[in-house]
Amino acid sequence: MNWDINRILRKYLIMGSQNCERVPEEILLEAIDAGITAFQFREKGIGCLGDEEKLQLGLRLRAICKEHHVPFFINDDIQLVDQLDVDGIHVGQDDMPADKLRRKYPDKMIGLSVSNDEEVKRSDLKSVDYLGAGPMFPTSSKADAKPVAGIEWIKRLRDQKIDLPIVGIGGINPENADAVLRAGAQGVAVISAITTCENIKKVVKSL
Ligand SMILES: Cc1ncc(COP(=O)(O)OP(=O)(O)O)c(N)n1
Ligand SMILES: Cc1ncsc1CCOP(=O)(O)O
Ligand SMILES: [Mg+2]
Repeated sequence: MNWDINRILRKYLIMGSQNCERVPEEILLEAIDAGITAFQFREKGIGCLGDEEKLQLGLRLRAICKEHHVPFFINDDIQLVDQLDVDGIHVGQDDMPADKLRRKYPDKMIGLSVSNDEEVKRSDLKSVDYLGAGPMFPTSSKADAKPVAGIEWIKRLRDQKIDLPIVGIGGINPENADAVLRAGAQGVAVISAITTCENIKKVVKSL
């Protein structure tokens, strides 16, 4: 499948069972129905599932994405790339290096997190398809999040003539998403704005 990376970054839902107070499959289906453009399976942190249950949930979420033609990314867990037949992989600075990942998976979309100049300098940007830039705002969904970089970080990446597609992440909600897009991002990636809201349709529409 040939995905349009600029388009799929527009409304990017990230989720694992630890983010959900109800059945994750239901939340994903509602979010797809409301118009999310990509999904990342991120089963990580306090309360996350063990290996076998993670695989089983991943398979169910993957099947939903396939049925609805929504691209499916795996976060960190390279060993699940083949088992879940993912469309893409998102890695951070402490995960498998992007150049190694690109050699191993020439046909997968690859996203890389960057939070500051130093990380950009040491990253092999030509091996990746997009950047996850953040945290844009304070977040309670990631215990080891880097210091808030703010929307200035996206402007800074654009000023450095980095022309990779960028998705902003961290504390994004319907009230502040527009500022992230106006700073130069192609889209917004969210966890809690969708997984903890009362009306997924309303939130996704207004992102
Ligand atoms: C789209 C997107 N951007 C950034 C991240 C964060 O990745 P990372 O820094 O590796 O942190 P973890 O998510 O692994 O805790 C992301 N997952 N997705
Ligand atoms: C995974 C991740 N990486 C940087 S911030 C973050 C968490 C984003 O979650 P939320 O949208 O709930 O702030
Ligand atoms: Mg990671």
